[in-house]
Amino acid sequence: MSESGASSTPPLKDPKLSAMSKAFARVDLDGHDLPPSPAPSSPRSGRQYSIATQLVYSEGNDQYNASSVPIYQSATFKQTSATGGASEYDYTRSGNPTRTHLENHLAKIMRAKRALVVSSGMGALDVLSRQLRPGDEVVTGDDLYGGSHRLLKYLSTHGGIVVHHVDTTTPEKVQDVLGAKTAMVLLETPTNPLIKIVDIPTIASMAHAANPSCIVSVDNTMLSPLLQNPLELGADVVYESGTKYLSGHHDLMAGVLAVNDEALGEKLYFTINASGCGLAPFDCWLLMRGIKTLKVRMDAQQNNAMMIAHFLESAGFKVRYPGLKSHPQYDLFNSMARGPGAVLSFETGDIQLSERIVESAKLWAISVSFGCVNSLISMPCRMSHASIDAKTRQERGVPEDLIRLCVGIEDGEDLLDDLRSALVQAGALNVTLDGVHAKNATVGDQHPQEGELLAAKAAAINEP
Ligand SMILES: Cc1ncc(COP(=O)(O)O)c(C=O)c1O
Ligand SMILES: N[C@@H](CCSC[C@H](N)C(=O)O)C(=O)O
Repeated sequence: MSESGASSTPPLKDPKLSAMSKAFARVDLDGHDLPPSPAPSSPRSGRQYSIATQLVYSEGNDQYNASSVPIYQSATFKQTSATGGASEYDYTRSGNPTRTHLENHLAKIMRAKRALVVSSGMGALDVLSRQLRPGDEVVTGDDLYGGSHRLLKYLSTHGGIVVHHVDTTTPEKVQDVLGAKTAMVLLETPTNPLIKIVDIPTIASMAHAANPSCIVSVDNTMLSPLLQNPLELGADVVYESGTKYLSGHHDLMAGVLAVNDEALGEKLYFTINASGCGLAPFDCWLLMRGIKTLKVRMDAQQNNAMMIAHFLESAGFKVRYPGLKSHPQYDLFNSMARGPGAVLSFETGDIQLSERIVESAKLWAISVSFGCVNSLISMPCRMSHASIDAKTRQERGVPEDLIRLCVGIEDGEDLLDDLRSALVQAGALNVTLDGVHAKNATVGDQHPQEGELLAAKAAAINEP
């Protein structure tokens, strides 16, 4: 895995500068054209900061030089004259200094010209979908977060929008439904909950060829800007649930939208001001605080997730995780992302067995959502994706027994022991002298040495 963000220089227009930028990847030759930010992405000497630094480095124009952005908990701002004067703010629905600070910080780390923050991830998709008109067509995936599916379904039944759900992991299937009426392509990658990978650059260029004004949007919630920057892969809009990795502690709801097209940014802002869904000052402050630890959290979560994924696979479960070489789109994933994240899913072959596993775990909280510092376990068909009806889930191949794990920052061995105990207690593992094996093994032992090692540890731990 390369150092997060180290090579993500903004696109340069001049070919000479472009060649230079390849030679000096970390030098910000064009002075970067990102928006005015509470912290520039590069110091005056020109070397571009890596994302780890950008996440925490913030400057404000606070009169007392407060290190943490103040919370402007005020609905209104006094004007300097009856006509409004030159005041930047008048009313928090329209704008608030704490929100502006956060939005500028996010624009920088999302490699965008403008970022906007709203009250939830679904709020972000709602703002985006209000750019559509009756008769417009939307092309999206057949493995999609349940809430996104629900909103799109509502738009198709109440808003006259035609929604095509296709397998976006196969660009030819996307091509089949693209046309002049395609106003929006809405991609999620990795998909939730089947962890499938979508080729953003290929689909973005196909969509723009079919309709140059088509808005290609990517839900980047699973990876966060630390691991993937869809705007640099051809997307027009990237949106995320800030409730997840960006904030990291499940203590707030937030949604983020980011764009490079200023006109589109204005349209999104208009909708946010008109509908009143901008993020409240306290939540902006809390999200700003969470963002600063994104890298340390994600590094720890990924390390733990790799260990858990290897353990489950070596025990014989069918595991879906892009950090595993067995993932069918491992190379495609690594061509777009800088790390596999910390959400994985696996099958047990039996719904009741899955229920017993979920209920037997102790460290793993039974909870929807992901991206939090503590580890979560869930059954998507019963929980996060219950808003997709059972028939549709079946048509889309979402296994009812699927278990999703959202790996936290706890001690990896503790997490592994707790999961192993839950699997044994639920009757999902056979413990033999030569190790632990899934009762309904769905794959062969792909990492025998590691599997044996873990099995030996498991046997030792489970000895009375
Ligand atoms: C991939 C994905 N996108 C969007 C959302 C919506 O975010 P929020 O819950 O913040 O509204 C969620 C989860 O809720 C999600 O998993
Ligand atoms: N009851 C909620 C379920 C939220 S799921 C949250 C998250 N996206 C996940 O995938 O776990 C609803 O109806 O939206």
